[in-house]
Amino acid sequence: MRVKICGITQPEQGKAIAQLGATTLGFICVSASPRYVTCQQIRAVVEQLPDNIERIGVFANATVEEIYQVFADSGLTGVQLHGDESPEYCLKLRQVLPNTEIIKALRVKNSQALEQIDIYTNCVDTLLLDAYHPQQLGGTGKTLDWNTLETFNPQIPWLLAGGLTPDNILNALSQVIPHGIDLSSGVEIAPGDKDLRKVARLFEQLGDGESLIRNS
Ligand SMILES: O=C(O)c1ccccc1N[C@@H]1O[C@H](COP(=O)(O)O)[C@@H](O)[C@H]1O
Repeated sequence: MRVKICGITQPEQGKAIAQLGATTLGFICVSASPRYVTCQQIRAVVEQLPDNIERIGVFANATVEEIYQVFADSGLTGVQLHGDESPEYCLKLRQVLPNTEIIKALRVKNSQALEQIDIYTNCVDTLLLDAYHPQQLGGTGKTLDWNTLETFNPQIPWLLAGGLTPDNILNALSQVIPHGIDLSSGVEIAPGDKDLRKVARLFEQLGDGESLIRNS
């Protein structure tokens, strides 16, 4: 199973989290976030990582040009769009950044929001479901109602996000079958400061729950 740990700000923490078993690290490129990192900070983390670790930049309502500039300067391998980006915008970004994974995050307010998801399946590589929050775009620690996702089965791979922690991950994965998971505040001491003990416990839990994780 793909395991993305998001909101990395420190090189030693990025390296340690990759060693603990993360397949993917995420970097918040949204300036209003307390987890925001510059291209220089992303590069400092990336330099510590083995090549097989995926490196995703998280953006929200940025211009294609802004994303291109960060991408060129930082060693990212993919982009996560966490704002209100349209399918047309995603297609334009795909033209500008070919051979780059594009993940569209959808902040799910209710079950009707899931119906909107089909319009993205031809425009991006991966979907990510996060919880809706009226004031914040992400990193909120709020969980989705996993019950409503039991039959969620889009045509492209998808990641479950939103308030996941080492304590609730097996419960979530007993109800939902994503291709991967994404955690941020659930493995932190404070925004942007990851708790390596919590990350280690997450991987212990995932190891213990292997038989539960049907899609690994
Ligand atoms: O983490 C942030 O500060 C952030 C800011 C703007 C957009 C997205 C952000 N984080 C993303 O939120 C989800 C869920 O986070 P959590 O586990 O509930 O804390 C995750 O995909 C982050 O990439």
